[in-house]
Amino acid sequence: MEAKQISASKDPSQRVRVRVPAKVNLALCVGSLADDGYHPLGTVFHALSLFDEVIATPGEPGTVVLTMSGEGLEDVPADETNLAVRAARLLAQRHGSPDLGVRLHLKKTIPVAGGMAGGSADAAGALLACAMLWDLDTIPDDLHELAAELGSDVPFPLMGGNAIGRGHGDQLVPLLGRGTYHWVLALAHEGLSTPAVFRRFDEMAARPDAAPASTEIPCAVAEALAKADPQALGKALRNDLQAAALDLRPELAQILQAGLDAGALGAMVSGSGPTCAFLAGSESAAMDLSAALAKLPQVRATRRATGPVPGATVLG
Ligand SMILES: C[C@@](CO)(OP(=O)(O)O)[C@H](O)COP(=O)(O)OP(=O)(O)OC[C@H]1O[C@@H](n2ccc(N)nc2=O)[C@H](O)[C@@H]1O
Ligand SMILES: Nc1ncnc2c1ncn2[C@@H]1O[C@H](COP(=O)(O)OP(=O)(O)O)[C@@H](O)[C@H]1O
Repeated sequence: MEAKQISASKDPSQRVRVRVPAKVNLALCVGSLADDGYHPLGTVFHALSLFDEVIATPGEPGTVVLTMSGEGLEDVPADETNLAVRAARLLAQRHGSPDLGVRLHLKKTIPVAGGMAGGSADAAGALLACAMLWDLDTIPDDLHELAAELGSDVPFPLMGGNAIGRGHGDQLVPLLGRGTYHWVLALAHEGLSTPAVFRRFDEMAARPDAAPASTEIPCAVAEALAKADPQALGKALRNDLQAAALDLRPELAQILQAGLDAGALGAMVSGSGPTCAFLAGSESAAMDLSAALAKLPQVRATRRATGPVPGATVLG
């Protein structure tokens, strides 16, 4: 696309605030490692009411200055490798001009390295916030394309709701569903690296007794969403990365079992982990479940959330 001439405002009172959701994968079906170094996926994304905020204000030309607040920041890079900074740079380069500048503030609530796509949410939020701040001529497809370049999980937080993801998880189709679901998240003391979990998945898939890897999404998840049936959804949850995450972190199995014993309709590791996600039958069941899980020594903290919620949204 031709670069547009932009004279972005330097008025620091001008600011754009974007709220971006976390995700869980209701189904995460993982194929065999492909030549591009990625695993093909068939997944059902579900956006949760656990949000990061991205606040963009005008910056000096050509600069992206990042500040952050929230928990877990010691594990988040504050330099040019931060996904939100990379997103702002990529957007300026492809759809703006090198003169554009921005100050980005991330208010982080989504657990870092927790399998809930917090960094991806920040990148998605930065794309939308900067496109608005710089008044760029971008359409949603442009942002989606840049999002997929930044990471497999970055396009979904732009869309939100429920969606089927194929390819690396970046080829999205919205999935119609009914009902609001109550979730409890059990956060771990330490994050897990996504590439490390995929590597362990490969090692386990190479064992002679391993089931063949497949990206076929079982119908049960879409059927449960169509019927707004939390019981059926709880039974249908599936995560092919779970065995690898449990192999790396055996204590997660105890957390999952404790949640089921405390009445969860379903339990799974979220994405590549280590956050454990539990489906509850109602808001009050979620409160009870959260209280029970919070007592476990393996659990750093719990969060309650509902889903599905909309994707990246400009506030006020
Ligand atoms: C597993 C999932 C499920 O939604 O989420 P998380 O648990 O990380 O949130 C995603 O596929 C994670 O997406 P994301 O965290 O954006 O990963 P990327 O930055 O694209 O990839 C990081 C690395 O993970 C591995 N990777 C990622 C995606 C994929 N389909 N196959 C892979 O093998 C590759 O080694 C890649 O270099
Ligand atoms: N804005 C960001 N927020 C969180 N992590 C980030 C960010 N930018 C880069 N990262 C890196 O991405 C890694 C994965 O973090 P995150 O997206 O929170 O988890 P996950 O990939 O498990 O869903 C972190 O360990 C961190 O090094």
